[in-house]
Amino acid sequence: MNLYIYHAKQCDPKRCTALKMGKMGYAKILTNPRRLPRNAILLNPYAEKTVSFEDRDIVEKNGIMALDCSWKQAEEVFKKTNSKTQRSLPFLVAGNPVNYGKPCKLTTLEATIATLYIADYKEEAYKLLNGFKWAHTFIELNKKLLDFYCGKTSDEIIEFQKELLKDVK
Ligand SMILES: C[S@@+](CC[C@H](N)C(=O)[O-])C[C@H]1O[C@@H](n2cnc3c(N)ncnc32)[C@H](O)[C@@H]1O
Repeated sequence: MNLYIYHAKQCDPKRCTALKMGKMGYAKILTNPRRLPRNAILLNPYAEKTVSFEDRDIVEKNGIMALDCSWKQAEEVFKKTNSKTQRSLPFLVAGNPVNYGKPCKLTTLEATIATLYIADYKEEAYKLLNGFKWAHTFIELNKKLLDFYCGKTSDEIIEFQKELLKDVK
């Protein structure tokens, strides 16, 4: 599976999950914005369409790309992206020590794990847990949701999310 991460160098390198994914050989770290793979699925928290099982073939053929930047600058950074296929992740909560329990604010590692799981590449998703002490917490916290999303279409996931969040203001 091809995993790419554009690294915007806006983070604390000691805590950055992307750099560690690169070091562990899980993902290719890219720093030149002109050389990004345009056909990979770009994980964009602001994209309208969510990741779903329908993305399974694209994930296998073209891979997944995350954009590792600071959350403070993320909205601006994503406005400049022009990848063909951009996807947000459905409602999930972070299991990482920095944003533990916060909805949707996932690390690059968590976002990649979730995408693989939802597209039913569970074995590949579990392999990424190795080397990250806290990462199993992400799957444990979200297991029911991840199992529900896996196999659903993007429209089905959006409908479910609307129901889930309708009483939240
Ligand atoms: C903003 S960076 C923060 C990275 C963090 N410093 C780390 O060490 O992992 C996280 C990236 O993961 C992906 N991501 C995180 N949450 C997401 C979501 N809810 N939907 C889609 N992509 C998401 C995006 O590519 C996002 O830019």
